[in-house]
Amino acid sequence: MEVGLEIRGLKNSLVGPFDCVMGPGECIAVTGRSGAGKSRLLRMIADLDPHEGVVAFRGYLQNEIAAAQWRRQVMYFPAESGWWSDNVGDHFANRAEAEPLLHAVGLSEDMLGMSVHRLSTGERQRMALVRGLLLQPDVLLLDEPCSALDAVITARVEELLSRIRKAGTMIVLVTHDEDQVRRMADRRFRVLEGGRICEDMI
Ligand SMILES: Nc1ncnc2c1ncn2[C@@H]1O[C@H](COP(=O)(O)OP(=O)(O)OP(=O)(O)O)[C@@H](O)[C@H]1O
Repeated sequence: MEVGLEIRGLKNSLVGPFDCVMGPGECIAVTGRSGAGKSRLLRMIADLDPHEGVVAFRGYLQNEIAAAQWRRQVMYFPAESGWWSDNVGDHFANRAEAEPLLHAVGLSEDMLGMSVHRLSTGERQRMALVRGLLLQPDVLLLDEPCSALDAVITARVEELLSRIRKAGTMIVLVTHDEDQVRRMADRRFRVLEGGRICEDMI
């Protein structure tokens, strides 16, 4: 298998160690009870939290790549994204490029003219996903990306993610939705009590 993302002995005081090798286009799900450490795990992979262990992307170690570049290639999508301007459109360098992705997840380009605070939770969630996808990361670290979405919109988001995977993009998906694990994931890891992580059946 061609190696895309390689994770060896990744841990902090709360969670791990985690070992996983992902190939292009692969999607792994990470599940576990609330507070188990799933978000912490994604943040370590993105180099946003201190950690021990090795993470490499296409053979390049995390610490050989500038943090900003790493985070752009291996991008963390938090459950609730930050916004640095009140206007939605200010977060998009190229609005024309955004339109097809907005439509794909059931949003309208008119929303780019709105205040962030006018968007619903689910609209903000999808807007943040589109904002990140436009930067074309190679690995998506998705933290409950559909938690605020209904079944129809969830299906559209999953369809978009499947298309992106076909181009080789890898996904680490944190979710509480067992059906989504079955629809999306090639493999599943569970974060257990005490932060131990084990691979389990889908
Ligand atoms: N900066 C931090 N320093 C220390 N502990 C933290 C920090 N942030 C979160 N925690 C704790 O780490 C534990 C794991 O948090 P995390 O957000 O990773 O859980 P989670 O599995 O993603 O939960 P959920 O499913 O509810 O989102 C929690 O007990 C949380 O209180």
